[in-house]
Amino acid sequence: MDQLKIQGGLKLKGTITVSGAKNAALPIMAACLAIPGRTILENIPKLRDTNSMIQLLTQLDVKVEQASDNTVTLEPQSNLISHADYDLVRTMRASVCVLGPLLASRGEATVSLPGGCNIGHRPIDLHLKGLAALGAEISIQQGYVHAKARELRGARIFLGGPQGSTVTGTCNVMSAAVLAKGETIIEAAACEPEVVDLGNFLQASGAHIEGLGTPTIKIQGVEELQAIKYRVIPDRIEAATWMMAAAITQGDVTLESLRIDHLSALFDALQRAGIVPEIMSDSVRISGIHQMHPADIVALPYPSFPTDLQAQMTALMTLTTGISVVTDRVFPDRFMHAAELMRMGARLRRDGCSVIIDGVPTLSGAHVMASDLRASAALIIAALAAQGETIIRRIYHLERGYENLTGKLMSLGADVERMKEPK
Ligand SMILES: CC(=O)N[C@H]1[C@@H](OP(=O)(O)OP(=O)(O)OC[C@H]2O[C@@H](n3ccc(=O)[nH]c3=O)[C@H](O)[C@@H]2O)O[C@H](CO)[C@@H](O)[C@@H]1O
Ligand SMILES: C=C(OP(=O)(O)O)C(=O)O
Repeated sequence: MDQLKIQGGLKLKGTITVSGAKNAALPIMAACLAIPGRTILENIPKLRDTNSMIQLLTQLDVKVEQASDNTVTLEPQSNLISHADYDLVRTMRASVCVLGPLLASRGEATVSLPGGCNIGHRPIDLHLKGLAALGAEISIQQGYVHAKARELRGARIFLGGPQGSTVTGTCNVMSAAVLAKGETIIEAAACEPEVVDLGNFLQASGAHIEGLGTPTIKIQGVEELQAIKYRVIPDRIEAATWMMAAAITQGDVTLESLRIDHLSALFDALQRAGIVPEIMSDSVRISGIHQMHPADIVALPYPSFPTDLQAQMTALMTLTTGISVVTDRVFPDRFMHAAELMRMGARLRRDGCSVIIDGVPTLSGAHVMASDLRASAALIIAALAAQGETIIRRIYHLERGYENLTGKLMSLGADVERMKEPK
């Protein structure tokens, strides 16, 4: 296993091109299971998760070609295999997104219950409820979901759960409903840009979908989808992580190729913390930060502040002058980063689904452990600003979601070295 050594205290400076969105790329790649012919996807980030999805689709008899320029071509070879094995599915949450497309195209699916980041309770009851409403017979045996349907029929489906809607659940139900007979209405649908991107992709492939980006999605089923060329949206979470790294180091960083309209809640949060981004049509510059203010932030479903930025925001707030409260209402237990930040001198106290942060003037380098993707990103942000050296272990988590992380850090002038963990 590899670890990162970061010497903190340098101001990040330079320009970064934001990569394609992991959480849009993965369900779009999965949807290709139900699209005959060669689909060409552009802007697919080179990540551990997209690589796992390629392996999973290959196992499901999809021919995959990967070009060096982030283009991936996907072409199902037959409709005979519908078994998604534990060994691959356990490595990431989005592998559950093969369930809907498999069911729609092959009439059956056997998919291991998914893994993903260790960020709290992550059931898939809403996915299964939605697919059952479309006519699938579903059972869970020995850790696998078995789903079968001779024909999927449109239905009215309410996808709201105790914490709001479900992102991958909406993807699964939408990917199946586009090929169901008749009309499907998904209520309490997730509005995240990644769900909209999947919907836009399906629509460009011949699906009939209305209401994307709203809680009510209306779908008229079609007989077949057609292979197309499609470009995945930029990763708003990666973009925001770099903005926070720039701010905490009082650096001067410009981010290019991003969607400003996906980042409103982040800009609002940054402004409340005294960070005023210079916003252009498809780029953002963070510079001239001298003092950050405490702020109270609540992670909620889109368009509110995203849970996937909660850990990074917590890291940022550790160096303000006062008390901040960061709350996560999507994953109320997503606070594995708190104890590690405390090793670096942060003053934090967990209180239910919140963490109370008493800002300190400096953080100090320490040995810390990455526990999940965004918690690891939070540790990087803290390490960049800390005095002295930080060693972050288990960085494979970061490779799930940040393309060329070490290269991008170095290009901004960070003092970072990747090395083997000692035995
Ligand atoms: C691959 C991918 O896109 N991952 C994202 C996706 O995860 P994922 O799709 O797993 O997250 P969900 O939107 O499904 O989960 C939101 C909330 O609903 C609950 N829930 C979910 C499904 C279900 O069947 N029953 C249920 O109760 C969950 O426990 C959680 O509290 O959205 C999350 C919330 O924006 C992000 O943090 C993840 O990065
Ligand atoms: C939690 C995340 O990913 P996953 O849902 O794949 O675990 C994430 O991208 O922050």
